[in-house]
Amino acid sequence: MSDVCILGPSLGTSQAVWDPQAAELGRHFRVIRFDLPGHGDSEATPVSSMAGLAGRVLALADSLGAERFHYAGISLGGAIGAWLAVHHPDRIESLAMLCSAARFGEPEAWRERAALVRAEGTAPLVAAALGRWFTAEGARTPEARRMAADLAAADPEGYAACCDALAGYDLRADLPRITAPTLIIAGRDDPVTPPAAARELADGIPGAALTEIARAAHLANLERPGPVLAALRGHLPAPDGMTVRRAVLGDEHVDRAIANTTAFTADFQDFITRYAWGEIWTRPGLDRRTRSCITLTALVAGGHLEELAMHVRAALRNGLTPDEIKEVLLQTAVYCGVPAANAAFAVAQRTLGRT
Ligand SMILES: O=C(O)CC1=CCC(=O)O1
Repeated sequence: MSDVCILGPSLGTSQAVWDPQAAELGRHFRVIRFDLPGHGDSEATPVSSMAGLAGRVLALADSLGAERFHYAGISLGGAIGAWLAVHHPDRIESLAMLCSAARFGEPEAWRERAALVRAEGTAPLVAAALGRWFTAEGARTPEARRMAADLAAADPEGYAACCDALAGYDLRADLPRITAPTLIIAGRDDPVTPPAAARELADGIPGAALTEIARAAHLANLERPGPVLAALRGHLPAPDGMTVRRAVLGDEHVDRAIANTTAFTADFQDFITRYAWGEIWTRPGLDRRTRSCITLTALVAGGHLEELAMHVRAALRNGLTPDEIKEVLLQTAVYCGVPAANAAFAVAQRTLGRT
């Protein structure tokens, strides 16, 4: 089973804040997102301490059977992760804190915000929040409109309780206790948790890495999805070749290949696992469906019919339908020649007939 990676949102947003990264991370991890109490789809039961918010994450991990998990969180979501890394180091495999801090300004400001929201709801916060969350350019995007809608829809008591949790949060003295491999990401134009707050985290957490994202405010992962995803990918463990080989070719095939390995072929088996599967099939730049289309075409071009049968099965596993495989082979008839495609159709037909 894949490693679990839990993604925590920021105050006033919902789990949709992770939309730009979740699917890509989901290719290698079992990605689980959650909503803060009273936000998004979550029940409105208010939780007013960081320990309480962190307890919900642990309960979620328990429900998934995840003894240990990777955790990445934005702002308040990041603070929940840091709190867990301090108080439950045995549960946190790795930690990423995006646009977050060891302390979020003066507690009094959070108590005032909580009181305002309890009296008038979250609507009065929306305009100012967009100015903190996005650069002027970013505030005009559909993502900004989506986040504004999430904030306006948040339950006032749930939101206010999160403000109380922020008022009581100060992890500065505890940062050296964090042992999980940690990545800190800062938006260079973030007025809420500016790069200085990120440096305080990175200086305090042993071995932490720090990445600053240019042209991004507080919701840096929405404004600059690519650089944030790249930073997260560099931080999270890459899947090893054997894991990908098994995912694409299936356990039965790989177990047979391993069982048939001899002293003569062992180095070659090791080479393809590390090189083809560990170096190329794991690359993020193309999805596995596309890689299957390319591989089928290359095998037809080279006349590698035995390998083609294996990759027809792999293509199905990677999500291609028989009709799509047919389309790939039709296209090879144009570029590789009709006789090559003819032989490939015969192999594919036999293979598909057996699956
Ligand atoms: O509310 C804001 O604008 C920024 C913020 C602080 C903590 C959090 O999660 O978001």
